[in-house]
Amino acid sequence: MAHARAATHGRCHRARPGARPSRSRPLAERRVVCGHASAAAAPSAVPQLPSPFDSITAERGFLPSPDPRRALVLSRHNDAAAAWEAALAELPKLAVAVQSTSTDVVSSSISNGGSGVSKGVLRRTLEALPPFPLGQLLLLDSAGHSSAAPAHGEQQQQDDHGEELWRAYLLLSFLAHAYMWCEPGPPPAVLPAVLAVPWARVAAAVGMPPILTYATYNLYNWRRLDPSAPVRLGNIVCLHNFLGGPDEEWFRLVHVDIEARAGPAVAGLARLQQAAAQDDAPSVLAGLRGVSSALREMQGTLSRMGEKCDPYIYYQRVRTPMSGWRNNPDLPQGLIYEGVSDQPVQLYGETGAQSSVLHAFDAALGVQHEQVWLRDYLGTMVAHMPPPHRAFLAALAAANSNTGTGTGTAGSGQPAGANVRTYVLGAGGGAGGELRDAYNEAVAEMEKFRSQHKAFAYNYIAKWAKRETTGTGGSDFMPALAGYRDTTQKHLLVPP
Ligand code: HEM
Repeated sequence: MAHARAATHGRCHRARPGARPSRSRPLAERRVVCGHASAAAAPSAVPQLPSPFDSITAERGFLPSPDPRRALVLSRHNDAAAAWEAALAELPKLAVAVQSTSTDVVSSSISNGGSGVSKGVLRRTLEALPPFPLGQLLLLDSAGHSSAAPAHGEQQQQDDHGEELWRAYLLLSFLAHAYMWCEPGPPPAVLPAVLAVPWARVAAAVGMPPILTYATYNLYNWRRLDPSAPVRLGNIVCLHNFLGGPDEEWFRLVHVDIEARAGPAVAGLARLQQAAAQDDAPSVLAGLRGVSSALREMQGTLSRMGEKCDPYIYYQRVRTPMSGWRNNPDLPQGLIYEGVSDQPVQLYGETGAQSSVLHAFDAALGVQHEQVWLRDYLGTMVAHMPPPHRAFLAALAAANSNTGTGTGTAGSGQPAGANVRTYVLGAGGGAGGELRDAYNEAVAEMEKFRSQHKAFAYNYIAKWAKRETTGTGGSDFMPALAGYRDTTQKHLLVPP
């Protein structure tokens, strides 16, 4: 029975001085205390490193804390790191330059055998970058093994290191995807070692796949104009763009705002499950109403997508750099990461399906997608989420199998949670009707969000596609999105 500590009032923290691990304590023993997630519930491959995603709070939901790092600290005194940061800052300019003149394009000699793959100023600039300063970033020991942690294990330094690694992961993800998708023509079948090797190493260090993810595209890619004001549209801008312009910027910021608005409900999910275990009907009601209210706000923000993100611009320009190399007809075999593996690797591209919010609501409301391909796709998306978010979802799912009351994960001291849907179904008379109404309202709001979202997917993608197309996340998206919506709707409880 996996369960852990819960945040009852919004903010929750990774254990800090007083509760923090001692200097000598191995990293593998560290516990993530966010929402009610325990790192112990995370997939076994997840490294136990400090991460800016360790805290899941009412103010921010799954957004990082502190605000995303804007540049590698290493770049202040390391010329190679500074060159990589400069290339990232220059991306939109390079991407425009490459398309401005056909004489800039050399249609040969790229690593996949020169099959019409262009090599303009963008690809040439990235290939000419100095070796990425992996050694300094990962702190290789004398045997060449990465400790992926500072030599002295003070908490602050470890936190800094987690942020530095995530910044490096974002930087490499943007540059690699620009290399792949921001020149005209077909993409190369091989990603050169100068990008592939550091990307694979840094991704492994943060427990993520070497591909652009929702976490780097959205969650770790914003700053506040007024640092004292909340994370909201009007007060946030992106740190980085591929091509730039309001459409790309706004598309991403809408996601960030939605994540923040989901925060109060997300941070209350552990408490909701505990209340079900304790037969605490008023708290179950409050938790369910919190989910409805967050979903209404999320719909409000989603409805603003068209204000600055035009469907045609999105289809033509914004979506391409998010693409991956799994179920993508442009790269049917996948991609070879030169210097990492001789075999092509297949990975899905960036997509909102990698946001943990709807996964968490599904888990807490007991919404199960019975169709295997739909369930499998969302399951695959979990591996593209930051490790603490995976742990959070695993803890929610584990609580669904609990029966009765008890305590959570050994040593957590927190009460166990239980399946909210089962509780509402069994509540019978008394609070039963009110609970059922509140549950149904939450399910109905989720169905509305999925319905509204499906309409966006049609208007922004399907409507323009001349041939059958997949989402940037590689799914056969129109039937998939209809399936998620319909399954949600089927979970409405019928009055006795
Ligand atoms: C113009 C706006 C949007 C478009 C065109 C769009 C497109 C898509 C597509 C095509 C998929 C299927 C997976 C794939 O990529 O292959 C998908 C899935 C998904 N997207 Fe979006 N999306 C948009 C905005 C958003 C926003 C703002 C969110 C909020 C977080 C979001 C959350 C999701 C979720 C949760 C899924 C998984 C399906 C589900 O659970 O219902 N999307 N999206």
